[in-house]
Amino acid sequence: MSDFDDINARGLVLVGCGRMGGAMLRGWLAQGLQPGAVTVIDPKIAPEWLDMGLRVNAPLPHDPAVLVLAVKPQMMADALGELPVLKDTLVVSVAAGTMISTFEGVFSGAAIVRVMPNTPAAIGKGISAIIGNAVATAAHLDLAEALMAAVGRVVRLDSEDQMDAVTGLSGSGPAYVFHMIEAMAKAGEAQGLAPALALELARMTVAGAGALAIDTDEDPAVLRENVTSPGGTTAAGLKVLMDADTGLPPLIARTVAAATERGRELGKGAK
Ligand SMILES: NC(=O)C1=CN([C@@H]2O[C@H](COP(=O)(O)OP(=O)(O)OC[C@H]3O[C@@H](n4cnc5c(N)ncnc54)[C@H](O)[C@@H]3O)[C@@H](O)[C@H]2O)C=CC1
Ligand SMILES: O=C(O)[C@@H]1CCC=N1
Repeated sequence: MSDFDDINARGLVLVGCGRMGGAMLRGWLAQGLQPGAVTVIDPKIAPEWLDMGLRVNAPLPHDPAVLVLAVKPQMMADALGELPVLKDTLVVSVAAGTMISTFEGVFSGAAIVRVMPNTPAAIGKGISAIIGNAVATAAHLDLAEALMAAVGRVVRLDSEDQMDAVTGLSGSGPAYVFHMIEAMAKAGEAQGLAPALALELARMTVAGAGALAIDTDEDPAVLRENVTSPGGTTAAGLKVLMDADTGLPPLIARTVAAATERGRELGKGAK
């Protein structure tokens, strides 16, 4: 990626290399980010990152191109307190809830881009939503978009207000889908299948359906109808799953609403 040229020259600082920070870093390294250009700050970094040529818990470069904040919102204040003043560095936060205004209070006058990625970024299949502060120029947003585009798709938001709902949908969403796999496998077991077989069938069904859903322009409703023979097995199953009162729609609505609300609480400083 050509945008990595500036980053490879000036450096990228990643604060927090856990599940999300690590997923993005894995994707960036696979896309041409030089390990030696990356300074990772994480007091509990996993051993797997130590022999990759990264600068781990080393002094920060004096003028890094990008500072990526990927610590828990509850740890953000501590992490921010340990950072020096940085000039001309684009600040990118992936933290749920934490508002742009929090970062503006620390990095006065800095361009700040808030991002909500998800962990499929580790294999280049993430989706990230981005929104910048008033200081962020088109070039800053392009840089943030390029960084996240290296690990998946990117959408731009109109307003920071949308970020909690994005978090509740696509940020947390992979967990919902993984649970769908777990639930389908359990359901297969309940119908007499061996656990390993049920898990393989459930995993590949979700993976295949997901791949089909993005490989075609067809609406998901049409793809669903393509599976559903009148009077057949799918129709019998969907009658349960699509029940307006007890089926998936109200359950998913409550799920996304709860996650969105938690994002709002985190934004107000809840622990
Ligand atoms: N895990 C996910 O699917 C997603 C997470 N996020 C956001 O990413 C952020 C990180 O979440 P996870 O990676 O899941 O958490 P995590 O707990 O896996 O990783 C956080 C990392 O930060 C490190 N850390 C703690 N205090 C630190 C400090 N003062 N300085 C430097 N590093 C410090 C920890 O040692 C840990 O490795 C959160 O703000 C979360 O909201 C956003 C989208 C998706
Ligand atoms: O659970 C969380 O708070 C983070 C944000 C989105 C996914 N994981």
